Amino acid sequence: MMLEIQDIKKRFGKKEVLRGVSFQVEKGDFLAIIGKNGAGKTTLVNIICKLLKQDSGTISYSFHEGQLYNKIGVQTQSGDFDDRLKVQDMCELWRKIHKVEKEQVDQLLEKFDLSEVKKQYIKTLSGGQKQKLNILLSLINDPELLILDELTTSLDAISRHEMRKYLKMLNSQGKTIIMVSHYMDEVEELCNKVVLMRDGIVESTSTPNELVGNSYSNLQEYFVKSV
Ligand SMILES: Nc1ncnc2c1ncn2[C@@H]1O[C@H](COP(=O)(O)OP(=O)(O)OP(=O)(O)O)[C@@H](O)[C@H]1O
Repeated sequence: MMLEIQDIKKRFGKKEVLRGVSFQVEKGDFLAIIGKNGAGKTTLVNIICKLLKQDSGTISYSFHEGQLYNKIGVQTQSGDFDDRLKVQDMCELWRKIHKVEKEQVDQLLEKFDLSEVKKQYIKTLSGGQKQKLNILLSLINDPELLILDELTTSLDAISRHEMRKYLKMLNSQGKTIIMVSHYMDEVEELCNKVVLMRDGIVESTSTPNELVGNSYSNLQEYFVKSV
């Protein structure tokens, strides 16, 4: 097992945003976390990657917690970058932190069509380019577990298609992926497990096929009609 999440609770002021969330992630899973705006998805993934601390509950990782930043790659929704940095500065910083070869970073820059903008300040990139930089950085340490929060949201149709292919490939090579997504076609295409969140609890953990069942023609229809 890669992760075991047990009874996670989190409140912001009076609002209990996570009210006892539990599920497991197996090695090799491509798991989607879905749910309406405000259901608690981002709060949960931020807790999983320790950007945020839960009030109670536990998360057990398959590796020692001291190795967290070597084993996990994180692309978060905020993706705040220092405005004074250029793309290449950021890559260099990350490369040094994780002690990887320059060639590896150059390959990733090529892969994500960012080679041509590497001398630009990050603040001058488009939203989609920033997203690509985000995932590039999350992959630099070749993590076992990749956590993606609405990765494809700002991407154009071609980039989104490419990104899906790429994520599929990463998963087929053995990476475990947890992805928050609002694109149900993407979830249906990529994921073997879906955690459906509603008002801070896990309503169900199942496969996309199980959710669609006999009553709906696809996951999008299921989501619109029953979530
Ligand atoms: N730092 C914070 N302080 C106060 N409230 C917060 C904070 N972060 C999140 N919340 C609240 O917690 C709830 C859940 O937010 P969260 O971002 O986890 O939802 P989400 O499911 O990821 O939503 P979306 O699909 O819109 O990204 C929301 O009501 C939000 O306003």
